[in-house]
Amino acid sequence: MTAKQDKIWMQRALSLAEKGRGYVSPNPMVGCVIVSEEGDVIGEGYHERYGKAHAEVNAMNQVDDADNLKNATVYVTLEPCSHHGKTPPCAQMLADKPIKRVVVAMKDPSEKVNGRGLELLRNEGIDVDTGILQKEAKELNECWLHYIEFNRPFITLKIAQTADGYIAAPNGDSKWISSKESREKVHIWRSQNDAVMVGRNTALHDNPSLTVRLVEGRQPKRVVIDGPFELPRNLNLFSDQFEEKTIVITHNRKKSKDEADPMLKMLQSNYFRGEIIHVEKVNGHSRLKEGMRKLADHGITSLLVEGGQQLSSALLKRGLVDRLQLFIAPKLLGGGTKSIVNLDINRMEDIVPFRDHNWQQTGQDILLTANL
Ligand SMILES: NC(=O)C1=CN([C@@H]2O[C@H](COP(=O)(O)OP(=O)(O)OC[C@H]3O[C@@H](n4cnc5c(N)ncnc54)[C@H](OP(=O)(O)O)[C@@H]3O)[C@@H](O)[C@H]2O)C=CC1
Ligand SMILES: Nc1c(N[C@@H]2O[C@H](COP(=O)(O)O)[C@@H](O)[C@H]2O)[nH]c(=O)[nH]c1=O
Ligand SMILES: [Zn+2]
Repeated sequence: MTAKQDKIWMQRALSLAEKGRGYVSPNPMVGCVIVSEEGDVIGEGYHERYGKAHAEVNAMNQVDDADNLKNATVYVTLEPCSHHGKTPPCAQMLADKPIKRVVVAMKDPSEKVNGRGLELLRNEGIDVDTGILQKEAKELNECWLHYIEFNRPFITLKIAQTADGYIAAPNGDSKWISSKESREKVHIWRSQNDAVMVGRNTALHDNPSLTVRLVEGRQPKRVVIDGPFELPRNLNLFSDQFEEKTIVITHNRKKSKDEADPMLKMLQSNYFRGEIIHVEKVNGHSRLKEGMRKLADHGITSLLVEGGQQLSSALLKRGLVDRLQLFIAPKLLGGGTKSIVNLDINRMEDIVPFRDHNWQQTGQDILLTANL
């Protein structure tokens, strides 16, 4: 197989892996293509759902003539696993077949694998090549890699502001600042992230649904930070069909304890069917870093934050934003709620730089995408 052919098959495996986006967390997306000695695809597959078969198994199950596996090459976007998790180890499964070579895009950095899958294959006499389309493979699983390394979700902050930097009018209304096309983009992001988050004032004022409606896609979890745990239960987040997908982050220890007790909970006539995460209170507000760590413990690897001003600013100030998606609409308000405040910057030396950024147009708006 030439280097060019290796890239072609690995690209195909990456495209397959992408199909699992939104459905495999907290696992990574993985794709696999098996090519016979003659150069024909004899099996392909991807990790489709969390807890279900890994990509290698799905690809192997497609091979209808086992003879074709002799001297075959297996392309897989992530190092095959070497541990007994929800499924048996894929590295061993591959090693037990008469294949010749395994081509891997990137090593699995998680503690339980971390090179052991590659080692197992090599010890079993299989040729192993790594690093083919590694950059692309890392980009594909950017959020998961971040979650593994930092034990918190990859956080994208989305803001829709006017040309003069406002996210709401003086009366608090903000529907709509950005155009339909921009809002559709946000719904795509919702479906791709494990969870969407808003602050308590936004929940109170906008009564958001945070659902995926403008496009087809799967519904993420919804997180609201409600320090005092006093938001009314008739808000959409607590009363619509996705109530069970709502997570409240609160510093109210007593209420979170009562709610977490299944007996006490059932006794209430209209108990909350979602989840509650308790964090410490700092300067009157929920401790954000702790909240993010606990979201990771709940298997949330990617989080889309949809404001408002205080939550966005507090996250930025604490270095808890990985990517900014800023829509700027060709409109003016001249007053109201500014998108970002109080970063405690007084001098140009302390300005927050972007690692990289690009601009594009969506509908009438421009969208600034920046990595922090
Ligand atoms: N155009 C747009 O893109 C959007 C506009 N909006 C608009 O924004 C307005 C609401 O925004 P805003 O009033 O700023 O409220 P937020 O919705 O941002 O609510 C404040 C949240 O910030 C949390 N927080 C955590 N740490 C801090 C801290 N150190 N300081 C302050 N707050 C902290 C609070 O937690 P705790 O509960 O623990 O105190 C609370 O949950 C509405 O008018 C809404 O329409 C909202 C979203 C998007
Ligand atoms: N105003 C505003 C946004 N506002 C965000 O969307 C939430 C409403 O979500 P939903 O109830 O699902 O439609 C709202 O509470 C706030 O977080 N988003 C945007 O893309 N553009 C906009 O102009
Ligand atoms: Zn596996």
